[in-house]
Amino acid sequence: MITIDTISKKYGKAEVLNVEKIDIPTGQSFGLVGNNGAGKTTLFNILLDLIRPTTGKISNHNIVVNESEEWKNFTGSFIDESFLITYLTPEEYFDFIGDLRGMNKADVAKFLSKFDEFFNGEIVGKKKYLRDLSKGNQKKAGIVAALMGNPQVVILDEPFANLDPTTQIRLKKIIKELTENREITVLVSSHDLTHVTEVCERIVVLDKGAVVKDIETSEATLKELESYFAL
Ligand SMILES: Nc1ncnc2c1ncn2[C@@H]1O[C@H](COP(=O)(O)OP(=O)(O)OP(=O)(O)O)[C@@H](O)[C@H]1O
Repeated sequence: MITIDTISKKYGKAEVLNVEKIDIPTGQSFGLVGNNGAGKTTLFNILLDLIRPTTGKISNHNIVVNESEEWKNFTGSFIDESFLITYLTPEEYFDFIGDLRGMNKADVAKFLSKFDEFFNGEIVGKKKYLRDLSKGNQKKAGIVAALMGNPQVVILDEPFANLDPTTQIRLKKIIKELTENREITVLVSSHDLTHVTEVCERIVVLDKGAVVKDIETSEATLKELESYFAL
């Protein structure tokens, strides 16, 4: 369970986030949508203790994220390319993250083999540094690294952005497989309403930092969101 409790974030006088309460049960696939600047990345950054909230606290499996690092052992995330070590090749990076996650090189190789289709021959074995990969291919590497070591919580900020259509479809499959046994909690933000409604059982809409909708996904959700954002 992830508990977001009276979280707010101010920069100077500008309040960019103000969320009263969101409980995300273990195993839920949770989608966060909202226009540019709505506060999605800010919320994920607070959840990952990358920025401190002005008020409130977030707990991840009963661990207050800015009081202990324990949650890092079971949480995988990819927010942006700053998560990559760009002077490494993808193979070196995966070995490094794998090592942090208690995986040896053979474990890492076995794990990566499941992503051959997702990588589409563009990530491993190319003798390129991460910094020389395209934006989309960097994202693929970051997403896969976030899944290493069987995380119980996975947080992905705009994972579909910059990916080609084939890879977006493959990523949806990966996310659905992750969540099908309802043990892994997956949080995804997206501007793509079709993808997010397809992979998430719950959608929260942020507007100017506040929750304006909290929807259990149904067949009507995509239309509801489209009409909301069309206004
Ligand atoms: N370091 C900062 N200083 C001042 N304002 C900031 C800072 N970081 C973020 N903001 C502001 O906080 C607000 C929320 O930004 P955030 O990146 O969380 O939005 P978002 O919903 O992820 O947007 P997008 O869809 O464009 O990625 C924006 O108005 C942004 O300008």
